[in-house]
Amino acid sequence: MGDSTESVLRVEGLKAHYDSTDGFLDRLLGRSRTVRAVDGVDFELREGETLGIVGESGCGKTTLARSALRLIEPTAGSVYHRGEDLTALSSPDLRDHRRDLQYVFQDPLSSLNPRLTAGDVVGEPLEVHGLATGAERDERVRELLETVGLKRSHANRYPHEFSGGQRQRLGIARALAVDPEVIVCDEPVSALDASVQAQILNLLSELQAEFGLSYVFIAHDLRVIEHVADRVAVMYLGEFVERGPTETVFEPPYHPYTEALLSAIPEPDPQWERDGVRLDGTVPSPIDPPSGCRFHTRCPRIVPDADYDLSSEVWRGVTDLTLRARETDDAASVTATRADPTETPWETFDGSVREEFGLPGTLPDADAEGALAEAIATLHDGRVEAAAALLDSAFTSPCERHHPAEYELDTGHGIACLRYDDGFDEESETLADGPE
Ligand SMILES: Nc1ncnc2c1ncn2[C@@H]1O[C@H](COP(=O)(O)OP(=O)(O)OP(=O)(O)O)[C@@H](O)[C@H]1O
Repeated sequence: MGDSTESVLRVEGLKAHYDSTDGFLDRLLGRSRTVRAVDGVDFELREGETLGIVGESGCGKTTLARSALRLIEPTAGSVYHRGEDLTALSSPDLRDHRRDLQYVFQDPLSSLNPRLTAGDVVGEPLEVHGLATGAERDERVRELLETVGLKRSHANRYPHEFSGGQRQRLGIARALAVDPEVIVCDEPVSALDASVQAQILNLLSELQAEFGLSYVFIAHDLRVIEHVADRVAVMYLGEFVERGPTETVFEPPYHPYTEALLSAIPEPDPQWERDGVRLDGTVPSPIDPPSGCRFHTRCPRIVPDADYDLSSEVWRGVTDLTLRARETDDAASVTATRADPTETPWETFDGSVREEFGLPGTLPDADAEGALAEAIATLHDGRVEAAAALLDSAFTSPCERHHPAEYELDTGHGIACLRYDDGFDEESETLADGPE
């Protein structure tokens, strides 16, 4: 894939929020709910390269891609193409840029009229952009079908007559029709079988070499991204947590989220086990994202408070207990047994809390043990709110207090995690030259 470094698309401070205020009651009560799907993202796409964007479902990949092409309106930020800020252009001026910036969907035909033939699907953009009509259009469509590995005669077929892989080829032909510079491929192979996936990825790679295309390639599957991307950005809850050349981001992984994503991949070679960490739970809601580092509610390598001598693992358990106590007003639902603590002998309850959150019978730090024991005793009394307040005041991680700025580990390899920020002083909890 390409090695030129000129940028074809540059995104700065992009935000895309949705208003999900839910109906009459929310409006009556003046409650507004903002989904912060993309919350301040920068990237640059270089000529001829593939930039992979990876992250779990719901982290904002599609919203990022669509807002970067202004298929949905960004809330803030700029997107530069050929030096012009797309977010500032009126619709007619945007049209010209749209031709250069195409989008391939997971199922590109699902949004199209099923009564259109393949020829119409591929030919439509030629007409919309005034590039060809009549016999010239038909000939160009047939050429395009051949280019993507279909037959010229397929022009007369309807989308439902094609297999999943063939439909994706059609979607690619439609995007190619207008001779674009950039194609955003949004999960283009995630609905396909492994062997068909490989064929489509090979096709995209051949087309990239032949036409000098640049790709933004979105996937939740790291194996696909590892295979296709020159550079990768790892996205979590509306933000990039790590980015850089694919080989430096994945081998070895640095950010705990990248590490956890990699660990989740089943290893085909049983001789070689990834010595990884587990990623529990799902992405929290972007309506009210966690404070500080957004990953702190799940991070296996959360930074313990420097006042205590505790490992990350123990801190993870204490934080999970804190989060559970915060989100409920029923002491019985703090443990999975759902036994009423006030009806349970103290030792049994204490044991089940520690077991559930992976905590030892006695924490190795006496002060921490004192605070934890007091909180468990308060829970045992059924006073969950008071217990949550005790846990909150005793066990707040610096990761919860500080939003990590992107720190450049190496040339072009940035990571947003306090662990890697040289400027972060754990003792005083200050950042030398970044925002708190
Ligand atoms: N139109 C909308 N209105 C309100 N919220 C939305 C809308 N579209 C997406 N969201 C929310 O925005 C967040 C990001 O969604 P998005 O589809 O961009 O993520 P994604 O990483 O592409 O996920 P997936 O792979 O599942 O498509 C999610 O919490 C989603 O529920």
